[in-house]
Amino acid sequence: MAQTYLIVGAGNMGGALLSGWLKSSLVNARNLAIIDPNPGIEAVYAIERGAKHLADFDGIPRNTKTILLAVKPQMFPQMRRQLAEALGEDVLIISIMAGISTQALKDAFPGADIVRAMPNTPAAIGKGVTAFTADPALKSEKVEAIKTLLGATGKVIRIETDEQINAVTAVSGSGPAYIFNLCEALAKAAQSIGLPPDVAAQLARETIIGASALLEASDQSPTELREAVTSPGGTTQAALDVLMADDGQGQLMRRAVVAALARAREFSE
Ligand SMILES: NC(=O)c1ccc[n+]([C@@H]2O[C@H](COP(=O)([O-])OP(=O)(O)OC[C@H]3O[C@@H](n4cnc5c(N)ncnc54)[C@H](O)[C@@H]3O)[C@@H](O)[C@H]2O)c1
Ligand code: PRO
Repeated sequence: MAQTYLIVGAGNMGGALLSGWLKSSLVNARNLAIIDPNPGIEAVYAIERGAKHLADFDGIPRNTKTILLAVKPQMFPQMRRQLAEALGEDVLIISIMAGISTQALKDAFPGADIVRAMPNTPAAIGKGVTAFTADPALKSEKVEAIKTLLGATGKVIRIETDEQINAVTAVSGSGPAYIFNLCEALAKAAQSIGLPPDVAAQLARETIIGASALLEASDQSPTELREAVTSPGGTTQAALDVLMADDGQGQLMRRAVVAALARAREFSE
């Protein structure tokens, strides 16, 4: 009998992962159970195609072997005990909750295989990057199965330590928001030098899309691509002198990731 996959919290990220699993046929909707009082659109689609929508942990099928924890980290303390009691033996817990440490997961689910993973929202279109950490003693077949599940939404990177997952969260987990904010900032700056709002928004958006596509398609490094835009003594150089100054974008980005890392650590306390 095929195992049941359980998703606890099927909002933006849980939904993106479940959509990747269904699209890549790794999981059949009929082998999926979802616990979420207000499921997102991807989960609703799965439920319409046969996934079980459970009202509570008591309904968890006995053959549930893989559990994706994708609720907000603040919810975890209030549900961990009840969930642990409802699960069988030999389960795999994949948590994508920001800041909830591997140790906290081990304490909550003794005996389970624990994977802590950090995806990002481009997962929704198969362009995500997910870093994960797992017990070094985990058998290679299990690790491969985990990589396949996480790889349904994009690239996968295994990292060594739990603390590095907090750093990953600050870089690629939250990172899409930094890029969207860059798009907002460029559009605002464009308006401030006289462009109409709709033109400003379009130019900023297409510039980010085009530059990202070029980065993906090209063999060149970001540094080489930047240099290709920059004529010595030209307009780009004038702008980069501001952005690359000691108190420029590098410094700002460092402060941003340090703040995100600190917040992730607070969830672990
Ligand atoms: N959004 C991101 O970019 C991102 C990236 C990586 C990791 N994460 C992590 O993913 C998790 C979910 O984030 P999200 O952005 O998808 O949030 P979300 O709000 O979109 O999804 C959370 C879901 O949990 C559901 N929920 C609330 N109470 C519940 C309960 N008692 N039982 C089951 N489900 C319940 C909500 O209805 C909602 O659908 C968080 O822990 C976050 O740290 C998010
Ligand atoms: N979104 C989650 C947060 O903001 C975790 C990474 C991206 O906390």
